[in-house]
Amino acid sequence: MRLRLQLTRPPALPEGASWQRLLGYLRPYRGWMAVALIAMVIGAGLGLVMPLAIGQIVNLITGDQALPIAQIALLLGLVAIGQAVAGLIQTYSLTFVGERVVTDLRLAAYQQLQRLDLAFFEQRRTGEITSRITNDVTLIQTTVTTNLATLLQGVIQLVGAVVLMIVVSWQLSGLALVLVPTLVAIAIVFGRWLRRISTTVQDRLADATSVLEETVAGVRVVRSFGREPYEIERFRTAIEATFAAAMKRARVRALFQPAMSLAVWAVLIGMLVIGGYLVSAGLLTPGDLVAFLFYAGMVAGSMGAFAGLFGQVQEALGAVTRVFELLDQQPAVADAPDAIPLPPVQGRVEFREVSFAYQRAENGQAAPVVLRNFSLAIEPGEMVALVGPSGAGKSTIVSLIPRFYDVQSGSVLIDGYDVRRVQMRSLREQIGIVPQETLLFSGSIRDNIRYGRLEASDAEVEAAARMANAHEFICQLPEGYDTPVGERGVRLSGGQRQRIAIARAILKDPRILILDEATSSLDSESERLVQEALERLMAGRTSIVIAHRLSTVQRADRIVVVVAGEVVEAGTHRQLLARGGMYARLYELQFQAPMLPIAAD
Ligand SMILES: Nc1ncnc2c1ncn2[C@@H]1O[C@H](COP(=O)(O)OP(=O)(O)OP(=O)(O)O)[C@@H](O)[C@H]1O
Repeated sequence: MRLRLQLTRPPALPEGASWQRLLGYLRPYRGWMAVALIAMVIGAGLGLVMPLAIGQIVNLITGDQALPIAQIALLLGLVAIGQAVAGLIQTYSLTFVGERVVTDLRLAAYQQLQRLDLAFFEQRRTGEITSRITNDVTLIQTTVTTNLATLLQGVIQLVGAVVLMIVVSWQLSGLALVLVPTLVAIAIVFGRWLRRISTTVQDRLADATSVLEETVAGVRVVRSFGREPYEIERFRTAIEATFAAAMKRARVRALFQPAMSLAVWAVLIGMLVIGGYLVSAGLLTPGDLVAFLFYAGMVAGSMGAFAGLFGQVQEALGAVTRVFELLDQQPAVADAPDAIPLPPVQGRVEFREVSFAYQRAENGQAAPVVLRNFSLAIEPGEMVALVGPSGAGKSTIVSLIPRFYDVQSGSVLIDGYDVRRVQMRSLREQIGIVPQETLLFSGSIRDNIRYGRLEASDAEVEAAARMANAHEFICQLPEGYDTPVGERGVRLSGGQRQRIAIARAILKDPRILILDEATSSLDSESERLVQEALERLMAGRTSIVIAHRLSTVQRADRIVVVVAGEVVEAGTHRQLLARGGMYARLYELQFQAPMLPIAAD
């Protein structure tokens, strides 16, 4: 939790800068803002007339000096209608501006996410990233609309009410202007205290939520270890802590409300007593006293609203900072200004003296080196199998080809072009990746295969599915190619998902293929279908396979044995066995029975 708080509340940007940038988002809608502001000023001004009119009615009843009733009624009616119309215009135009700003900010943040490099995502929790685009942006919306409106209306009301109070009765005003701010000050102190406790409640709830999220996402792990009671205990501890914090808040609240209402009554009684005296002395009409009390209420109301606003604006400031921090994040891997498009390649892949280490999340410093002076050249059309113990760096090696990360020294070359010198889009278009676990997006099977090439026709999608040995099982699904998959759709088996991934890659038709073989064995029929599909996919392309199966290494043109980020041996299956080195040992340990994974994960 502490770590997360640190990540979500980075050192604040200079406040002025954030607000100014936020105003930049309002600029396109300044016409609407002007309409809202005018409506707001009119509404608040009309609100100030109300107590005067009510005072006149009281005077009418008590027989004191008053306007004729018809005039009062007309005045009240006009004020009410005016307020209603102003309120309508204000609400509509402010909501429009608020929703527009939120939409623009969310889109900008999402576009930014698509620009950022993989390391950014690895260093943050999914919930934290989505929360910036959802919750934080909503907080900003409240500020630019509701809070801004409350503030402006409050200022108009406060100033207007104070002026009118003095006009109505300067003697009472003197008293009220001492008592009312005292009351508000007490409320502010209590409010701060409450807010601090509320933050604790939120933090405790966030702890409980993270237990919940983890165990929902990892439900299989929980079940397989039989850790349900353990997890329930973990959740109980967190949720009981939330309860304790909430009860503390309840106690403060329970104290706050009666205390405040006592204080309000005391002030009111005080003003009534003195006001009553002034009325009986003939210095004030009863209607003026009533109007005065209304104005005093308005002053207290707007001061109280400011106090509430302060907390909300603080909160929104945090949100603004977090959203702009996301928008300002520079991708560590980006196109060089003079990057050229990579022309269609033959498919020669070369690692030249590559050294690489992942960046650490906390401080941006480099973690231990994963690859040291790693050199390897793969010829066009060659199939290379990477083998080696777990953690040797195989996945890292292949992730440097599409430039998911940048090397610290040395270079990765495709047909002699350094990957850092070409446009990433043109590079990645020519590389196909079939991962161990394929993610299917929500949509139909057809959409999912078409992810490989968005403009492919239905016939091309189907042809790719046939080559990937997927056509048959797709036809057996309830709606064939239109069957929904992904989170809410049908569940596909591991082998079926792999074949969808292969179909995607076939459709993409890249020169260079990266395959991360699944470690879990499929049943032999499924295995045969996947192998056959892979062979069709690999034919004529440069393929780099993180190999876990004997059949793959036997078929490879070259096996490269990687240990601790270095090539220790390379050759064909026969050559390496004959050498009796590292590969022969690995083979003996893990490879004797066909279809066993070579590197345990
Ligand atoms: N995204 C990452 N961030 C930080 N360190 C990483 C990351 N991915 C891998 N590593 C570290 O880099 C080293 C090499 O990992 P890599 O995944 O490349 O090995 P591998 O040979 O593919 O292993 P396996 O066969 O188990 O998948 C490991 O020490 C691992 O902890």
